[in-house]
Amino acid sequence: MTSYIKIPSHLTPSDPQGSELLARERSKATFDVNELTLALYGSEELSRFKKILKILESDPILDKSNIYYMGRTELFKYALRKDKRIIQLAATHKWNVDEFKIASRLVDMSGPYSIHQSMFLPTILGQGTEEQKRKFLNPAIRHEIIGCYAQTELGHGSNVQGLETTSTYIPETDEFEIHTPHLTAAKWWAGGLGRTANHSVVMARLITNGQDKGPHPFIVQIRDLTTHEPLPGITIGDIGPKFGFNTTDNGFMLFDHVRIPRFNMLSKFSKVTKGTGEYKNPPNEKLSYGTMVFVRSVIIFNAGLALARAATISVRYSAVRRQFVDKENPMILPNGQVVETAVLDYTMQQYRLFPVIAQAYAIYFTGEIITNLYKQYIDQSSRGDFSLLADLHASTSGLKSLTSDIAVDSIEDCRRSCGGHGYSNFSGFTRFYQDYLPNTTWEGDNYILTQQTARYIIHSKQQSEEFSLRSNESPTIFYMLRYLSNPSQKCTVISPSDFKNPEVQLAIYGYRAAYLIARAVDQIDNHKKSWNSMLVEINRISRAHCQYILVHNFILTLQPQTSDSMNEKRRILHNSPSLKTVLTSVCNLFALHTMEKNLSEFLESGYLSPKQSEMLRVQISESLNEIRPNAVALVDAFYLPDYLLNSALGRYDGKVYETMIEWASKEPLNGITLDINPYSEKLFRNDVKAKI
Ligand SMILES: CC/C=C\C/C=C\C/C=C\C/C=C\C/C=C\C/C=C\CCCCC(=O)SCCNC(=O)CCNC(=O)[C@H](O)C(C)(C)COP(=O)(O)OP(=O)(O)OC[C@H]1O[C@@H](n2cnc3c(N)ncnc32)[C@H](O)[C@@H]1OP(=O)(O)O
Ligand SMILES: Cc1cc2nc3c(=O)[nH]c(=O)nc-3n(C[C@H](O)[C@H](O)[C@H](O)COP(=O)(O)OP(=O)(O)OC[C@H]3O[C@@H](n4cnc5c(N)ncnc54)[C@H](O)[C@@H]3O)c2cc1C
Repeated sequence: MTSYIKIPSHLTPSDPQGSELLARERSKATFDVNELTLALYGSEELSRFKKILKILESDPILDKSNIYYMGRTELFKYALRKDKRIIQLAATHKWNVDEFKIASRLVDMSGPYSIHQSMFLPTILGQGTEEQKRKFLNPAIRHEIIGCYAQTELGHGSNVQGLETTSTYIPETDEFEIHTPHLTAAKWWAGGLGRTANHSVVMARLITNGQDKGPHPFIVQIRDLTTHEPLPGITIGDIGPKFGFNTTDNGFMLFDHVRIPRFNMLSKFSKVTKGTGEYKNPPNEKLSYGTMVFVRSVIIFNAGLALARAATISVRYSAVRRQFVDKENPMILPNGQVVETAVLDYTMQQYRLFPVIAQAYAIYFTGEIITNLYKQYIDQSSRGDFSLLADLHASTSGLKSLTSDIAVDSIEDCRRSCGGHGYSNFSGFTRFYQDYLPNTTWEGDNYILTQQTARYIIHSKQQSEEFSLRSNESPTIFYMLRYLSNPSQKCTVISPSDFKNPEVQLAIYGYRAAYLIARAVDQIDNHKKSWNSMLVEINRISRAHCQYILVHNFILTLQPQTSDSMNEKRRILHNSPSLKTVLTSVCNLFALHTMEKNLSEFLESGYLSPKQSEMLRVQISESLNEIRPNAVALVDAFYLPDYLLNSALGRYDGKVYETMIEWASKEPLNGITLDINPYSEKLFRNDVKAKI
């Protein structure tokens, strides 16, 4: 890349150098970073990750050095090139789906093919018959056809039952007719639809024999495979500039009585019979919503990695950035020189950043557990057993909502913790934050999804017989019986360190969730409160329940398990006392800081007393002290390479200032000739001049 300004090469940052400061931080760690990295990813995934990183870093098409200076059209073209390149590399190196996902994660830019991978393929895989998979999935995997997922409409997104696009069975020709009856039925937002996709999953109301069977998925070819023009009867366009996600062509689409073969209704679960139009019910009404459950589970896992990324940038930068001299405890170099204090040493900075590290670990571990639960569900459902679905839907809905909310808030907190440089694109926060933001809205708006979780829990509580039955089976609501059976219990904490006891933490979280649930049920059942009037409480219930799950899963991850049930990752963790010690501090910080942020609910239930809440704060401060020497090592352990971070502030080597000035010198604005004479007429084009 061209440098437009020559920077004098003899200048270096004042001592101590960033690399020295980070090295000093790393030497303070009480555990082996490589061991923790292995405990997070496992040796196989880590070696695949390293192998793929090497390929991507050295590929000129996937070079990221230019992207901070690009406008939308240029960025979109770059994103298309990089999507094509990943596909070519996948073919050359014979990457499997997991390796493809690693590459996409490292290249880190949504693109025109992203929804093809994340929703089009999984929908056909999950909802198509074997014959449909042969017809659509195989060419889609080979990228001979490119698809998108068109569910949301201009007038409806959250309310899937309210979708207006129709798909009417025509027995005479054995076809469906897809139609947009109103402007509000225009498909809107589908990623990849605007300029790229030639096929789409279209969610449309199935009408057969005059009966409306509600939304179902259909495969519709939308563009000509040779000319790439929209097919007759279909109007398509890009929806225009957005808050972020501008590397993807989100599109709109209108249908004017477009015919597709009956074969194109994805029919793994429900079918329409040839000629008679008879409708065969699915084994569970909501199976056509299956892709959403899958993507929500991925969003939970991704939230952990997004938090790790934000924490990596801000913790490393805070170790390098120095402001003021802390007179009571000055930073002294080996040569005796007193220098300004690293901002990471200020307790306020620690209070802002270390909980983000803790959130990253907590959500990462729950992400793994949810991914496994999803796999278990897929395995069982392939044998016709859908019993896990209700619980999976409830937990993925609430956790998707909670974890993406946490991530969005914390990414912004981390950005702000970097001061002025956090506002520069070179921080690595701008596009990362903008592109992360829609996770709180897509795949179900976060407030709407909490209603799904709360309703599942409330129903369980209302039907107490079924509740005790379910609570034995359900991995997510077993705690409630224990606390509801004895509502006058009190928290046993008598000194701050008692808060470190995992049993105490679980009891506090369990009691608070059970209390909120019981109160809401009382309002609904005995005071006849409407659902709408209870929405704020309902949101609280889902959050309380999901916070319990996060704490529970973290504690579970750290508890000894029988060696049989342990995989390689857990074995590494459990064989290393130093890893367990540091992660226990991280777990405590997560549980206690989250408690403090929601303190009023814990106090209100009467379980925790104001005196105990004072002790809680003392213990949080203690946990921050425990984490301080390990802060950099804990973010390093996530092994997020510079190629992914693309951040001047979060570089592994700490060369923050050298990178800032080098990247600034490449700003194209520095290279153009400007006429700054305010009276210059060159400013105006001739046609504009004529109007003046
Ligand atoms: C070969 C394969 C290969 C490769 C893949 C390679 C790479 C891919 C790799 C990774 C990528 C993966 C993921 C990517 C990560 C990020 C995502 C990137 C991009 C995403 C782009 C965004 C796309 C979209 O946004 S698509 C549109 C999404 N829209 C929504 O989410 C709408 C939200 N609304 C709803 O879901 C529903 O309307 C509702 C749930 C809110 C209400 O539904 P409804 O009114 O129908 O029902 P209710 O009356 O409320 O409930 C009735 C009962 O049904 C139960 N229920 C509801 N939903 C479900 C469900 N989904 N599952 C199961 N059960 C459900 C509900 O609980 C009620 O039950 P009850 O017992 O009767 O009480
Ligand atoms: C970047 C991006 C990419 C997307 N990609 C796709 C895609 O590929 N395919 C696709 O089909 N869709 C896609 N979407 C659409 C997305 O799934 C929807 O925007 C999302 O589901 C929210 O629906 P909505 O826009 O209708 O919000 P609305 O439901 O209109 O929400 C507006 C507000 O009303 C509130 N609200 C609504 N109903 C209730 C209620 N019952 N109770 C309480 N509050 C309520 C919500 O909380 C929210 O605050 C994408 C969206 C974005 C931003």
